[in-house]
Amino acid sequence: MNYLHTLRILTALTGLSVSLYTAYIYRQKLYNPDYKALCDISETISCSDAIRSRYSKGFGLLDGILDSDSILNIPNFILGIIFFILYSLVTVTEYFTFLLLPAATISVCISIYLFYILNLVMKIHCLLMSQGVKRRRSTRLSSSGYYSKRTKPTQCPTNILSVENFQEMADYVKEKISVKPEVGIICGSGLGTLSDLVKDSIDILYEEVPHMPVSTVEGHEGKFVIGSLGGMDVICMKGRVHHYEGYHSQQLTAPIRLMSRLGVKYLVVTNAAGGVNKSFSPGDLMLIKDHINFLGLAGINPLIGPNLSTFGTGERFLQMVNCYDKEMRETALELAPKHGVSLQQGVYALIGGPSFETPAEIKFLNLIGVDAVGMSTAPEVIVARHCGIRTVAFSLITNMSVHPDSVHDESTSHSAVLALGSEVTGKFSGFITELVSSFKSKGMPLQPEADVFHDTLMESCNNDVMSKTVNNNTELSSTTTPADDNSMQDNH
Ligand SMILES: O=P(O)(O)O[C@@H]1C[C@H](O)[C@@H](CO)O1
Ligand code: HPA
Repeated sequence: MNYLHTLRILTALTGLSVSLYTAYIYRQKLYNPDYKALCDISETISCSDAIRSRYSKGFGLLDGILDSDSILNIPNFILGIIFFILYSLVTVTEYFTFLLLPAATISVCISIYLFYILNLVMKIHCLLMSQGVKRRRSTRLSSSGYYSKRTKPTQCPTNILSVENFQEMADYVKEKISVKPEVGIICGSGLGTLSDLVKDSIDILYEEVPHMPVSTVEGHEGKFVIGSLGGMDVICMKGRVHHYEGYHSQQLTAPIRLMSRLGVKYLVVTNAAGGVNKSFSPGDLMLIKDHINFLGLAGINPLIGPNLSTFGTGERFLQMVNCYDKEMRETALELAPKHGVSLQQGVYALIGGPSFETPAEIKFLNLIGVDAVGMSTAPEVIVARHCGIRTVAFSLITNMSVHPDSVHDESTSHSAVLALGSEVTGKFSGFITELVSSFKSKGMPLQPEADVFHDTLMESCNNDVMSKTVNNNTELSSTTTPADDNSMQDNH
C-alpha cells in the first residue's frame, strides 16, 4: 500500500466519521433542542446551532425550488455518508479509479462553496462545515427594521412546539388511519355529538398522540374521530382545549397544524357562545363573519415566536381579512334554510375566560359590535389561516350573556351550556353533512391577500423558521374587503 493510497483511505474515513457525527447531532437536536455538541465551542464557532439551516440540505442549492421537507432535498450528511462510502470502496477495491479525480475535485469545490457561505455570507464558523450554518439575526437588517446591525441578540427565541413535533403528531396519526382527511371539524362545548355523524370512524385519544394537549373541561371528551362524512374524509375533534385551562396558545392550536400535516384543506369550527346581540335567542346558530380576539390584542397569539414557514402560507405577518372564508359562508347561508336551520350571522369575541363576562364587559362588547362571546376559536382560525386551511365557523348561542341590569342569570353556566348544546346539536346534522360535502367542489385553499407582507426577519435565526419568499400573489378573485362584502353586512 503506497503513501497516497493510505492518505486516501484516511481521508475517506475522516469524512465518513464527520458525516456520521453530524447525523448523530442532527438526531440529538431533533429530540432535544438544548443538546450541545462537542463542536459547539462559542457563539461564532458552532455546528449544532447551524445544523438545520437551509444550507444543511442539498447545500442550500434547492432552497426555493423544493420544499424543505421534500425527500429530494437530501441532508448534506447523507450525501456525505454516501460520497465517502463510495470513495472508500473505490480506493480499497481499486475499481473505477478514474472516478477518484473528479470526485476529489467536486468535494474540493463543495468545500470552497461552504467555506464561502460560512465565513463570508453568514460570518459564522462551523467545525462540521458540511452541515452549513445558522444565519445570525445581527448580520442582516430586515426590511421591517426590527434589529439594527449593532443589536446582537445572543439567543434565538424558540417555539413551544417545533416543526418536528408537529410531524411526530402527524406521523403517529397517519399510522393509525387508512384515510387521508381533507376536512377538519372541531366540536365545541356540548357539540360533541356532531362527531357521531362521522362514518366508518376510528378514534384516537388525544393523550395517545405525542405533544397533543389533553382536554380538561367537562363536555370535551378529548379524542379525534376520523372517518367519512358527506363523501369526504374527515378528522373531527370531539373536544378542544382552551387557553384558560393553562395551555399555551401554540399548544391549543397544535391540532390545526397536525391537520395541516395530514393534508386537511377545509375546517369547520364550532363553539358554544353567549349571545350579546339582543335579537338572538338560546339555540340560535350564528355563522361567524369575523372575530375580535381580545387575547390576540393583548399579545397572546399562537403565531408569536419564530415563524413556522413550512406550514401553508407561512407568512410572518398574516392578513386576517376573509379568514372566515367568504365562499364557504355563502354556501352555509344557501344550505341552512334547506335544513330548517335559521342561521344568524355575526362577530365573535374571544375572551380569556374561564370567568364569564361582567355586566360592564357585556355592555362594552355590545357597544363595539360583538354579537356572541366565547372562549375559543380565534386562535384556531388564526393558525388555520397561517396553514392555508379554508375555514368556516359557527357559534351555538347557548345562553344570552347576562343583561347589564340583571344580577344573576342561571343560563350562563357551563352545565346549562352543555345541556343546551346536547339538546339542539341533532338539528344541525343534515346541514353540517351537506356543508362538508360541498367542499368537494371547492377549489384549492386560497392564499391570504399579500400586498403588505413584510420580509421575515426571523429567518436569520433558525432553519425551522426560515421564511418563504414574500408572496405577492394577486390572484385572489374571491377575497374581499369588509367594505365590498355587501352580501353579508352586519345584521345588528
Ligand atoms: O369550546 P367552546 O368555545 O365551545 O366552549 C365554551 C367556552 C367555554 O369553554 C365553555 C363555557 O361554558 O363553553
Ligand atoms: N360567555 C363566554 N363563553 C361562553 C358563554 C358566555 O356567555 N356561553 C358559552 N360560552
